[in-house]
Amino acid sequence: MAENKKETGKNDAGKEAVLPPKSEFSEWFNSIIDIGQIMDVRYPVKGLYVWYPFGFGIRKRVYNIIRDVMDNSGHEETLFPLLIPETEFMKEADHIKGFEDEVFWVTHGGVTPLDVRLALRPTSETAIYPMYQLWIRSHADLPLKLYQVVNTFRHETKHTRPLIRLREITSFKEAHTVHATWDDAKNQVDEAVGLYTDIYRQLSVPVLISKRPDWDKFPGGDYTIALDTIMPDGKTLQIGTVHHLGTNFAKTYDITYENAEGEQEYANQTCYGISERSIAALISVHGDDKGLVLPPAVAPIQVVVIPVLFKDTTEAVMKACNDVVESLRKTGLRVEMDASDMRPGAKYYKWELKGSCLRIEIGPRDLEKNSAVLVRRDKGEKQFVSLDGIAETVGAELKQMADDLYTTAEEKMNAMIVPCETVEEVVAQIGKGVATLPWCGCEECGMKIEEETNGSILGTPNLETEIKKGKCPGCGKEADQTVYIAKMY
Ligand SMILES: Nc1ncnc2c1ncn2[C@@H]1O[C@H](COS(=O)(=O)NC(=O)[C@@H](N)CS)[C@@H](O)[C@H]1O
Ligand SMILES: [Zn+2]
Repeated sequence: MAENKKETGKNDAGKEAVLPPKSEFSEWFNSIIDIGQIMDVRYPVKGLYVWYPFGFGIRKRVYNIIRDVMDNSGHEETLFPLLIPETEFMKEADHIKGFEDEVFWVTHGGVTPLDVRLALRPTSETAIYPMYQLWIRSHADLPLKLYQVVNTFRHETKHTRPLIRLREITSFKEAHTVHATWDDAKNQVDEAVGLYTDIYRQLSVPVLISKRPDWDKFPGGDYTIALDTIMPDGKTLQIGTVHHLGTNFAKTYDITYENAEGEQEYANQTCYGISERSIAALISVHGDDKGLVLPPAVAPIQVVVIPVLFKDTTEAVMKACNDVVESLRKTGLRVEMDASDMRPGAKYYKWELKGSCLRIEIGPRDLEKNSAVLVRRDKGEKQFVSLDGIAETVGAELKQMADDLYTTAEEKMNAMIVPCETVEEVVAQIGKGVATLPWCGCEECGMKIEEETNGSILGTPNLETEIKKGKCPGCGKEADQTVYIAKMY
């Protein structure tokens, strides 16, 4: 059924809700999704939501960045069918176990029952790999690096939320690559982690990279590297995953190639995915009490020009404002002018809520000095700039804003990662951020630590960070690994 009122951002009286403070993050997020015109949560199927055009404008630019990074790193975009026959879906045992509770099935064509049930893809390994089996013959066909941006369907039983946990994942970018050797696939995993880090740097979103523990890797995979970010409420959000599949799927789907010596070998594969959680992350990490704060690269409105009008100077001010709008648009910027008769304060509130990056105010006094007032959405302070060369000034300001958004978010994230030595210290830390803890690396201790801290092990740092010397809290042995623990979405 339609989400309850709280999720629609409307209060009980159904009146336009005012945005809660960001410190009440869960309510803030639900409200910004609605009054920030991102998604409409009232669609009458649980876990399915509708993109408002404004939110879709953000999605479009985020996925332009994702496609640009993928296309410029040897991948080709393609498109596979949505429906997967049960016969193919059920082939890879671990994969099935991991997804059997989440798959939506199509059982009828009209009133006619289908002789083979069709799965709505939860992810596309079982749609793609039977075709890879037909396409790949020789080592000369490798590496094969394809991706698609599609909707996928997972009957999530945990709490569904727009952008964070959907039953129809509307913006699922999945890459599926094929290589000759295990090491070639490992190199691809490392490259993919770098690509995802680049994508998130362009969204000014800092990421924590870790190798998921074996019990939390991708069903049917060898190992998983995950990118998480820390949300304002201290919980982590998994915003990208890269899986080394080894030859597991190649053996199941008989994907073999003739090597240079003329022998048949099983291929090694990887797959890696990003979803609209990328948008949940950028909205959550950068937003504030006044609403959206959007990185200029993805903001539907980068600059709003506001004329300060008095009767006798309206014409001159309007002309100056139009000239500024023109000169900015000529450089490709997305600019709006707000000459409405709303009070200035109401205008500021409206455009700040929508996350427009810069506000330019021009009034008669500014005109006398051939200047304008420029206010950056993330900083909020007034700058007086010359009208001469204003397009260059604005361009430089937006670039600086993207860098500052990243630096600020990275500092905030790093401050939320606290080294701990005991379970008690971890319990005090998680829920406010991420704890690191010495760990012997064995699953039994890992499960025990999760249980005693009521947290989740994100995994071990992917980079060779220094190992926190100390004893594993599970068994007391000298630890040779460090583990990240947090509450996860
Ligand atoms: N229900 C969901 N709603 C929104 N995003 C999701 C959901 N489930 C997973 N994701 C996102 O999709 C990413 C990839 O999903 S996954 O299961 O980890 N990996 C795969 O499906 C692999 N086939 C790589 S494409 C996850 O890292 C997570 O960020
Ligand atoms: Zn141990």
